[in-house]
Amino acid sequence: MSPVGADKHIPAKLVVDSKPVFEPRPAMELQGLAPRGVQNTGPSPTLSELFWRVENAQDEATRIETPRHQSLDINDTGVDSRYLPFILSFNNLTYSVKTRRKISFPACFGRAKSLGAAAGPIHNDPRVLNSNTKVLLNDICGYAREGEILAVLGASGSGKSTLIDALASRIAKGSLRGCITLNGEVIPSRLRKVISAYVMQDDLLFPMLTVEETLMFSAEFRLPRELSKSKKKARVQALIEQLGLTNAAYTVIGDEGHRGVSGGERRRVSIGIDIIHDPIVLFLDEPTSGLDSTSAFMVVNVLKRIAASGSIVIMSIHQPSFRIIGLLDRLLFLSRGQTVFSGTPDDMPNFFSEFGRPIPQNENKTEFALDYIQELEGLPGGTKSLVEFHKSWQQKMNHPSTCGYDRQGLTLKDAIAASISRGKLVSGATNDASGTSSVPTFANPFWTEVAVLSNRSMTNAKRMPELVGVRLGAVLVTGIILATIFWHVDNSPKGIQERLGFFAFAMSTTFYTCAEAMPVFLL
Ligand SMILES: Nc1ncnc2c1ncn2[C@@H]1O[C@H](COP(=O)(O)OP(=O)(O)OP(=O)(O)O)[C@@H](O)[C@H]1O
Repeated sequence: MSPVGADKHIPAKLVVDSKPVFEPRPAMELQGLAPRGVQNTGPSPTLSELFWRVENAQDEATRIETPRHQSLDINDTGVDSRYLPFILSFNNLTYSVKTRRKISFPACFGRAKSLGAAAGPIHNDPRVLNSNTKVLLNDICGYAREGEILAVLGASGSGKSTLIDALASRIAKGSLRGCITLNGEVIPSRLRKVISAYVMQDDLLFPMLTVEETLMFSAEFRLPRELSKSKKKARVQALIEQLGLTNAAYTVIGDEGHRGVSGGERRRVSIGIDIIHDPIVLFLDEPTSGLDSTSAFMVVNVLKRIAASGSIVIMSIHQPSFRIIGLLDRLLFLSRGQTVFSGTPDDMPNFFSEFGRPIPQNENKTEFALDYIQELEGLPGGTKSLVEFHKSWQQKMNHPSTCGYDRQGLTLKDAIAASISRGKLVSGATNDASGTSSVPTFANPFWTEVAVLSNRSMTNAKRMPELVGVRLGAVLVTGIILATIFWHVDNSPKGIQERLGFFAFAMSTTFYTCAEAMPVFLL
């Protein structure tokens, strides 16, 4: 097993059909994001490389030692020195849900009919198969490569989040049809969860923790406890630099009542806590929503950097700016759960002009496409013609799929193990003495997790004494009220009944108080 950051052997040309699967990473001009002492002239350093450098500076002796977290025993696979870039492919993804049948009464028939007529476009909606089945994703195909960003675009309600959830194994088992493969092999949803991370749309962070503390708690929670504290700290520092948060590292997150980091920085912290273990695949649901264009650009810039460190990044996005489009490698446009375009941003002008609707010069390509798709959705035929055209265009262009993927004799296990040897997937890997397949879902035992979560919650609470005071006051007042009701309970049968009532009352009050605090505790 090679040390983290060891030279990667990148094949000169790895070809999928007629297109190279992986091109050497271009040097990225990310001003202010490069770690100190790292020159920006060469290819962008990976997160593992950054980690390795920080680690080396601290402890030269550990340089050639293979860290424990880097060994993954998947049926005793040997780590291959060949480098195989990951390619995540999804084919014919179809997802439907049962909708509730509407109860209508004879007396309301007339009104129901008129409502149906007024609804108009609903009859256009190809998603509604019958009265109780709605197809949210319909035959979606595509792929995303390591080192690239795949952006899913579409109008509100087109199915972007549903697609991201489906790819990230976040929807009910059994209801999704089609296949999702990594390097041509079907990945079980459990393994997919282990090797990936999902960043939600909302920033659920503790307001009184600093950026560094937030990432450190995430490291304590997600990285194996065998990893020393100094290594976790080194990892957090490397991540802070990679996220471009060096200047905000010791600033609190903040909320409505406390000034803290900016919205863009907060979003990058949210991304950071989910990528602390350096996942192979990163899913993000609208990471730029609610941000101004500069902050949005910074966020996508960071994502580009994460992709360049050897990850696949798949995200949904609303109307990317001109500058952001320049960072996106592949686009997938959805309309009512169907694909209307998939390809590179450069493919778009050809695609739309061949369809008979050329994109005017100097117009934002994605804005044009989204407006045009919306226009079609309002017409009686909907986007059917565009969907059909896209299918024939894909065939004509002979766009690559994983069918022609040259795996160079490497299995997915080999590829994952090799990736871990380069420092990826810190939390998922352990040695299994039995030598059987072992990719644990959780990095730490339950009680370690509870201890970390409690520590985080208490650190936050200590810095909000007024909130703790109010909560304590509320509990005291409730206690006093209870005490006055059940004061001087005697030993008669009536008193015993009253004691039982007291316990039921006290237990339910405690339960509801805890249940209310639980989501905040776990976020
Ligand atoms: N469980 C469900 N039952 C019925 N319809 C659903 C269900 N989940 C999602 N939908 C519908 O599926 C469609 C796609 O939802 P989704 O959240 O994926 O859209 P989106 O493109 O991400 O939208 P937005 O950009 O507004 O977040 C919407 O019309 C939504 O109402």
